[in-house]
Amino acid sequence: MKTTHVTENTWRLSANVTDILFEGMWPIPEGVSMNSYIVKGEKVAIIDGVCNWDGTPQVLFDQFAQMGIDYNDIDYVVINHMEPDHSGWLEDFKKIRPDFKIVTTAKAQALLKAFFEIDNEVMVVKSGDTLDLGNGHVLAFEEIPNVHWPETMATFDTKTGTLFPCDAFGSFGAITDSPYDDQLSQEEIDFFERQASRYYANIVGPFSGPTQKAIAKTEKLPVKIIAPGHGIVWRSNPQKIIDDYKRYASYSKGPAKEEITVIWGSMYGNTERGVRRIVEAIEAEGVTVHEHQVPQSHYSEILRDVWSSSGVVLAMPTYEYKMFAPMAVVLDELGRKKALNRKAFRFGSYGWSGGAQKELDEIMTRYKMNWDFLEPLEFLGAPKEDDLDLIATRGRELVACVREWVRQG
Ligand SMILES: Cc1cc2nc3c(=O)[nH]c(=O)nc-3n(C[C@H](O)[C@H](O)[C@H](O)COP(=O)(O)O)c2cc1C
Repeated sequence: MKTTHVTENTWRLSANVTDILFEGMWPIPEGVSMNSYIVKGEKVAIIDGVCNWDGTPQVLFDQFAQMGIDYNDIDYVVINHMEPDHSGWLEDFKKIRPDFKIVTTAKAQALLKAFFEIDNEVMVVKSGDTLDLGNGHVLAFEEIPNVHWPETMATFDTKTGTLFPCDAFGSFGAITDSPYDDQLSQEEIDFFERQASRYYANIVGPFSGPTQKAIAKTEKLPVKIIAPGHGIVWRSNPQKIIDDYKRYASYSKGPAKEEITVIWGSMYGNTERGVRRIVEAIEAEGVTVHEHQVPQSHYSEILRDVWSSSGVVLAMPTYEYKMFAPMAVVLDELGRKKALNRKAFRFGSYGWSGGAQKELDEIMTRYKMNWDFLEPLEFLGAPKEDDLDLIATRGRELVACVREWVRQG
């Protein structure tokens, strides 16, 4: 990739990865970028970096060379976040520049030793501290704990108004050599919005409270540019990604959008017949449905859609005295990721004892999910016409609940 100019004395360097599961579990068919930034005053700082997989640090080092930067020209390595997708390159960097000086939080200092055996000189910073690079570039630091690890901070260049928030305001999606919102078409911006919404639900969602605090801190700063650790740089309209993140964070408590996600699994088609009726009924009310069959849909996509939907339909039969197992896997993930406070309805078929509903209640309790369910419907064997009519009726009731909730805000 090419090094690109962000703003006065500031450059973006990046590496894309495409053929991995992010965090070892999230598919990224459209890839993800890891962004690093160089700010040059009289002194030179590099802010954030890349992972250490598959020779990726070399991609970064090649970009130093493009800029005519020698390793020894770097005065400060600013580490906003210690997760190895941003800090992994330090292992390689240490081999070529052993004495580099680090600027980071006290918590990150401990992690540096634990992850990479790095105990270089560290300038430990906390909220309100600054570092003067010269030529007016004063970096101000703000701790934003738990966005997304406890040690995380954001860096702000007071001269250019550029915020380097690392994981906050990030997105999935590989980037090109034109990674700025002012260079992208509306279609490309929409692409990154979809990527950001899945990134948020998969990675940041459980930390929505800390994210809201970080957004509040951001809004006190005269931010002109947002330069995150993943995804595009927001140079012409940083407010767009701030507003998107505000919405995503608010979805944690709900309401989210006036949309309904239908998650279903069925072995022999009995439950599925109800799915067809409820999807039809909801769509007839003019509400967007996101339909996911389990285990075919990955929980990454299900999580994205549940995160942005105010309503959820769960349809699954009983299987060995519990619920259809792939549904339990998905619900467990939704609980772990704190997809809380939804309007919901569940139905499904059973053969003799039932048991799916009991396990659903257990999962809801375990994760304190606080989903507000309409009366569930269980039917023996194949659904009768009355069952299907009732399922459609519940679909319309769910639409009414969702609409009322969204209207009240
Ligand atoms: C492997 C297996 C295990 C099942 N275990 C139970 C059970 O423990 N209790 C029960 O009431 N029904 C059980 N059933 C019956 C199903 O719930 C029933 O066949 C239902 O109609 C399946 O719905 P579907 O057609 O949507 O897959 C089981 C079915 C299968 C195939």
